[in-house]
Amino acid sequence: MLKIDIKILDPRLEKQLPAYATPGSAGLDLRACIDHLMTIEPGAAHLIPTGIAIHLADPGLAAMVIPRSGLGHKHGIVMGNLVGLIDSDYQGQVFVSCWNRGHIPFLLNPLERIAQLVVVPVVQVEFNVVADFEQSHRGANGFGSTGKH
Ligand SMILES: O=c1ccn([C@H]2C[C@H](O)[C@@H](COP(=O)(O)OP(=O)(O)OP(=O)(O)O)O2)c(=O)[nH]1
Repeated sequence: MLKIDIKILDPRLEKQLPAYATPGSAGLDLRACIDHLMTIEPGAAHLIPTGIAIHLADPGLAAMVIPRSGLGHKHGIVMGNLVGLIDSDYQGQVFVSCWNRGHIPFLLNPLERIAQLVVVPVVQVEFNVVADFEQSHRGANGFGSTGKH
């Protein structure tokens, strides 16, 4: 198993530490490290601190901040940037852009789980500039070119 350095910046999270090591869970739950109940109005996005910092260190890794399915589906709380990308050299606090894409205000409680973080491999590539590609079956067809069925 890969070991990733993590800093707990908000002491209130010390109690939650076991949640960062749940076997079989793909995502690390990210909590809203806010001091007071806050309202996210429909259409609004707020940058929420999570109280943690990670340092992936390896350029072959990245982390993605993605919605929790229940919050996203039932309450319309997703990421304002759709997916947050954490670079391998980033060492600052992880923030979550919480966007209420729903129609009613959402009440966010301190330490509530608002998103999840997954570590993913990133293939390091070098782009080779060419005038023409070797022909492929699809060519430049896309955006529904194969029809619906
Ligand atoms: O949801 C997110 C997205 C990004 N970040 C942090 C980690 C990431 O490494 C850094 C920069 O993100 P990105 O490169 O996507 O931001 P940018 O808008 O292109 O800014 P920059 O000029 O800082 O790269 O911000 C977060 O904490 N949460």
